[in-house]
Amino acid sequence: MFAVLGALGVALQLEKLIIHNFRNLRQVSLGDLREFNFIHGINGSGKTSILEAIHTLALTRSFRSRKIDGVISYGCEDLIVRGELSPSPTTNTPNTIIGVRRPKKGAVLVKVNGEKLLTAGQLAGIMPVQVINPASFELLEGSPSVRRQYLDWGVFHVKHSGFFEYWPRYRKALQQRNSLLRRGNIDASLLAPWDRELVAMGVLIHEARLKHFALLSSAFDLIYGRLLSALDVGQNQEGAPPLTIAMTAGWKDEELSLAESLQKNLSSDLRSGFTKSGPHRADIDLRVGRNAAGDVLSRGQIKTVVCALKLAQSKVLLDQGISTVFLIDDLAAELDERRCEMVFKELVALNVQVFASSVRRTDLNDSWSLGKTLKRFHVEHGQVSEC
Ligand SMILES: Nc1ncnc2c1ncn2[C@@H]1O[C@H](COP(=O)(O)OP(=O)(O)OP(=O)(O)O)[C@@H](O)[C@H]1O
Repeated sequence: MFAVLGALGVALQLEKLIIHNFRNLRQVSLGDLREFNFIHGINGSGKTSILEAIHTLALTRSFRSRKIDGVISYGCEDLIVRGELSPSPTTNTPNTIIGVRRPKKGAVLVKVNGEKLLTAGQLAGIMPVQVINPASFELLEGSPSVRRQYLDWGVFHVKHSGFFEYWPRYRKALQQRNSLLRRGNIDASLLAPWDRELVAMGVLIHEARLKHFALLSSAFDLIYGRLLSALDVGQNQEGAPPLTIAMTAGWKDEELSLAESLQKNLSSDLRSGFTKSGPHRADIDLRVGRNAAGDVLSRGQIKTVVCALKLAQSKVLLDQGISTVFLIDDLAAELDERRCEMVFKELVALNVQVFASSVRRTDLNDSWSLGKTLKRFHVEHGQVSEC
């Protein structure tokens, strides 16, 4: 039941957060959290760690580090994050209590309403989180895998897309096919069953992505258009070609089916020892005219595109009744005040819960919460106080 709460369209909001031994946050308890939660403090005080702890509550891991050793407070053996999620007041659903314990050695322990989850993956649907931080530039500048991950985040959270089941089967078929390819001189009949599975699952994955991408790109166009139109003419750079967004399948799908592509590329796959076509090679192509957007846009402009992409995902989910929690780390470091204000205007419209950090209190303006409930926190040497 609990694993699909988010997907049932219940607007969840994190109400309480308790953190133990998370970087410099030895023992922190935050209650009565609001729709907008602004956190400020000097460098190294522990702001990002709070956002990382919320991410860990949602997905059992930090967005900054995959290795848990460095995240657990120095000299401690484990970290614990507990959170209480309340549904929107219009529903009668009781609160959901999540607990995540990550020891230095051994397996992660996740409990939802006191019940132990068998796999950490079961947690993923409960509290969808989007992160906007300095590493978000990777969405435009990084490898295709970053954009595939971004796209699949949305596909995964959309109800009944079946995506959850297709991927493990696809991955297994791909691994088997690649290990046969690496053997070199093999009988093509050995590949046939794996090709069949790869095609069957690959087509389903591609279709689910296409469906989601159609919604995502329309939401992106609207949000990005609004962000741009709010900026002055000079910043809009009249005469510059418009930004375009397109999804590529991972093979030449306008010319060939996936089965035909695998067939056609067999000798080249055999030479390289891996499968070069399929949804595992899909990408999102963002261009300004003929140029890759990351090559021509400024840092601030890239960050604006990134914000629009993340906001668009939440808009698509919101239309399906699924709410998102936004973790925003130091937006003001890259965006000017007007752009920050416009991003927050979009967040208000999306009905999401926001945790945003900044070095100076004045970097996050009270007026940006626009009628949403707001609470402010100050962090100093890992101690958090309301202010
Ligand atoms: N495993 C750990 N145990 C204890 N302290 C740690 C650990 N890992 C990092 N720290 C420290 O925790 C502090 C909090 O880091 P955090 O990234 O949250 O700061 P921040 O307030 O976001 O800073 P900035 O404004 O520079 O981004 C830092 O002083 C860091 O050195």
